[in-house]
Amino acid sequence: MSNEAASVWVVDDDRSVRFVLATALSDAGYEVSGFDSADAALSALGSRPAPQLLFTDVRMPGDDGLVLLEKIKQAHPQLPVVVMSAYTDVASTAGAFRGGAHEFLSKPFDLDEAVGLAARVLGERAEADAAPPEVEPAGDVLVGDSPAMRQLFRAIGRLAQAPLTVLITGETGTGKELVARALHRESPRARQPFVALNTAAIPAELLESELFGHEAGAFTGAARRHIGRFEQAHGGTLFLDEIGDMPASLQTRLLRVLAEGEFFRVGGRELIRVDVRVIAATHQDLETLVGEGRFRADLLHRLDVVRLRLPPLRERRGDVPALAERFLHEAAEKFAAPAKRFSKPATDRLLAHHWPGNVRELENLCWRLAALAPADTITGADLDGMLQSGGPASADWDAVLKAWARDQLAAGTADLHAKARERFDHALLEAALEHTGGRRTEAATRLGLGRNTVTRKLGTSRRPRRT
Ligand SMILES: Nc1ncnc2c1ncn2[C@@H]1O[C@H](COP(=O)(O)OP(=O)(O)OP(=O)(O)O)[C@@H](O)[C@H]1O
Repeated sequence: MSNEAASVWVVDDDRSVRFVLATALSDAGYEVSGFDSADAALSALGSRPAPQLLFTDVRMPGDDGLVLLEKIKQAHPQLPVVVMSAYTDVASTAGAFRGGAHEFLSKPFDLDEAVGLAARVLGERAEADAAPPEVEPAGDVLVGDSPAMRQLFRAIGRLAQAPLTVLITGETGTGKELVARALHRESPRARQPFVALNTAAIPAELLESELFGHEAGAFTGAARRHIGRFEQAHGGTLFLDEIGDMPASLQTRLLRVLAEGEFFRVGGRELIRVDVRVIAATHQDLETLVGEGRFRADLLHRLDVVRLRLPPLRERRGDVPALAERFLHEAAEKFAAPAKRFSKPATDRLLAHHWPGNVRELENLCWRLAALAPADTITGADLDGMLQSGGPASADWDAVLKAWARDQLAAGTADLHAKARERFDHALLEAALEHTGGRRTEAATRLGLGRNTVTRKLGTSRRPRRT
């Protein structure tokens, strides 16, 4: 098609993948050759000019794609290699990047995405002289197969290589700390310390010395020298959680330390130099805090070199079953018992839930169920009263109600409407009484009910939780 069609090789033992990818790429104007094994591609490399781009699968009989990548990088360090795999966990992605992959394409992929990627890589060729990255092996596993999480894993794999400051945003419990740990574990700093500090959890007056340390006698109660988190993290990574809660005076100090890489301990005269990669996290909207004058704009810019957004769990509900299964397995291991499983109706309820507490809420729920659910299969009824609601979450209560109704219908429950009403009244009353500190008259007023009605309902709503 074009005068000087770039040559692209596709290595995959799966004929159909090879065929569709090769067809899409040649339709896009590239000259494509397909190979069914690493060996076949390597021997072709010995006898033909190298291509401008190579796609390879990971799992193949004989040498796998990562071995192929390694061999190619020795002989043709400049040849960009796109690694394709259905294994999109952090370890595999980072493994590919560590081996020098130019890009990671998770399978199944969209053909347009693959062709777009080829165009981008070939377009970038001239500038693509970046040094091959090196990192340490992975540890913690981040579960997730949703598009948002796959994208995040790729970003982690890529970002881990560079000592850039990263700002991780996301609601509470979405896994921000886990991501920070993954960035550290996949980085060349992996053997150095990972030090975490939750800014919100430490009283403001202690925070400075917690961060930067203090000398003996620096203030009342400072009997001995204390080495701060910055120094503890020397050579490694410092994770500053809830950065939005940092007091103004410390923001100024932190900004200076980030700019200069050196500081004094509180009450100290010795200038301390540190090499620390800072990863900050927040569940707050820092731009809003800046607008309100509660967060320094210049500090935000310094922290926000790269931003990773962790989507709330309700935006990646497809990840719920795998996460739940993982947590039930962990709990089972801990309790030395067989892992429990969710019934279909229970899974449906989990899928319908709004997850205001995100992954942490799911994790806690699974541990409670592992301990409390009576049988190996967790039923929809086992979840009664266990799924917390709150905030905008309550908008989803009708989905939960529907799932409950389906369960009950499937279980052959009679008089469903009455039972649902009873639970409905009960929930409203409980919330109102909680809200008013147990004052019935006020609770009744708030609900728009008469006091007698409330008393009556209280009588009927004291019932066992299971219907
Ligand atoms: N993708 C995931 N795979 C497996 N476990 C996860 C995942 N995301 C979160 N978790 C688990 O959920 C819990 C909460 O995660 P984490 O502490 O990282 O959240 P966070 O966003 O830092 O929360 P906070 O803002 O409240 O500090 C942890 O126990 C973590 O191990």
